[in-house]
Amino acid sequence: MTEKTFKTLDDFLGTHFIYTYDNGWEYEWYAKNDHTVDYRIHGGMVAGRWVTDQEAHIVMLVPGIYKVAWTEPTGTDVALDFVPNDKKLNGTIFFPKWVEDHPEITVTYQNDHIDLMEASREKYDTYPKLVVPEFAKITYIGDAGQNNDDVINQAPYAGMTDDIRAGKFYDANYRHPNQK
Ligand SMILES: C=Cc1ccc(O)cc1
Repeated sequence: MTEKTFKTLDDFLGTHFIYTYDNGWEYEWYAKNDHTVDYRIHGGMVAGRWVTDQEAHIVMLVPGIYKVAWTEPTGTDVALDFVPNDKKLNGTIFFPKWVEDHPEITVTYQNDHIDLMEASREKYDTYPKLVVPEFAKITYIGDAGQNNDDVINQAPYAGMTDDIRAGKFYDANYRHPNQK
């Protein structure tokens, strides 16, 4: 776990986080570059889902406080406010009704199933949306560097976040053999 202090946007880009929302949902998220994010979901309604190269809007609001927002092929919208120096964030997820009704469709490596996500968002209901606004506690901060495809490169497994926190997952160069 890096103990760096976040001041600039550059301090945030390339950073890898694990956090647990107050509702118990555990997420892993990586600021890949100034317009791209990767993530893995370890606990909660869609545990097991993972995504790479999602386009996102990433800005610094004031020194050390960052806002990230994106819309997904599923129709899910996400807004995250990171306060990494206080090891916390606030996230709001806006799920279309179909994801609440059929979460299992989204529990996969989404990049291989974009067509299914887009077909499902047309086939099933959008409304009423499920809004999930939660604070989260950051349990891990790693300096992965930007555009590191090894950070999120395999499906989540039980115990993965413990392995990462214990320093057992990545090598000294923040690399991990692809096990997809
Ligand atoms: C739906 C994706 C998503 C990714 C990270 C996060 O903190 C919340 C939602």
